[in-house]
Amino acid sequence: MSVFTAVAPETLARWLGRYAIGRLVDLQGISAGVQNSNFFVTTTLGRYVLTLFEAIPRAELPFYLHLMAHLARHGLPVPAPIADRDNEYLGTLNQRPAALVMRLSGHSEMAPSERHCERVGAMLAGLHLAGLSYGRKQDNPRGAAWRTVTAARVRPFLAADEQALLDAELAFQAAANYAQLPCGVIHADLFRDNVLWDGDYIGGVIDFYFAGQDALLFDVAVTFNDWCATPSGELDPQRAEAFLCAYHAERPFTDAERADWAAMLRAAALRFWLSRAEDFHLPKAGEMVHVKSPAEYRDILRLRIAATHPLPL
Ligand SMILES: Nc1ncnc2c1ncn2[C@@H]1O[C@H](COP(=O)(O)OP(=O)(O)O)[C@@H](O)[C@H]1O
Ligand SMILES: N[C@@H](CCOP(=O)(O)O)C(=O)O
Repeated sequence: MSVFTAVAPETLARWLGRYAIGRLVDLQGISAGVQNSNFFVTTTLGRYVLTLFEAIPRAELPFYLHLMAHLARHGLPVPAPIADRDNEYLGTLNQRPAALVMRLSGHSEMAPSERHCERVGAMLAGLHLAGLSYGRKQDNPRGAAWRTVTAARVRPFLAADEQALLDAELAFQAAANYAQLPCGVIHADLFRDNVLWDGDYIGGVIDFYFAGQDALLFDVAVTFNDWCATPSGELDPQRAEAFLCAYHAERPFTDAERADWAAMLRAAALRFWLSRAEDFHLPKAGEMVHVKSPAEYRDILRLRIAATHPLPL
């Protein structure tokens, strides 16, 4: 359940007076997502999504909202944020930072085909190319520093074999040198539930609240580990090839990226093992969070250590 902070229709109806999007018709809490409180808002003029930010510091929010506006301006199916009558994207509702964005059409596809993976690969490359001209900079909030801190927090809750896996992987990642990789703005969480399909087309790419500056290859690895895996975490060779070739056709991989691919798949798997383990073992007080399985990403890490699928030449 992702409504941590309730919003009464009368309160929202008054708050919407700050905008030029008509009067409130309907308000529905959204029972998906793990971070923020989200609502579908229908007004006399359109359909929107209201987000109350529960944990992200206010000062970091303009980066995400302006990024969404930038990508939408570049023709990508990203929800454009709505400016209020003072021309601001970010407001305050019920003591929380709050923003409205356009509601996009479509539904998540949780059993993707080769064709879906091909489109997602091309879309991710499009996001990376459009992001190169985005002027604001903010680090990936789940980068190397976060990994070290989070690993120390969750380690005591792990079984002995998991601790050994974690220690070995942290040492492996600490020794890796990713300095030669092309960097830019990455989505960093482009999982199946963050892409909305409108028939065969991507109608929406949502949830930019883990975005930041990092190696583009990290984003490729995060997306690949989710979209190209079977339910047991192994790679599906057809979907893997379709995804990577479609990305490569838009933004060709460099030799440095080819050299670091296997290590980056492991870094991406480690990131989600850690965040899920933290949500599982150290849930934040008062939150009614839908916790995703840490074991799934622990196993994906083990599988990526054992085998991978090469980047196209
Ligand atoms: N702009 C949007 N258009 C349509 N649906 C959206 C939009 N933003 C969010 N949603 C819906 O809300 C759900 C939760 O959003 P998400 O951003 O994943 O939440 P959280 O930030 O809490 O992780 C999504 O799975 C999707 O169904
Ligand atoms: N995609 C992450 C969790 C982030 O949740 P989201 O609902 O904000 O996408 C995972 O699978 O662990």
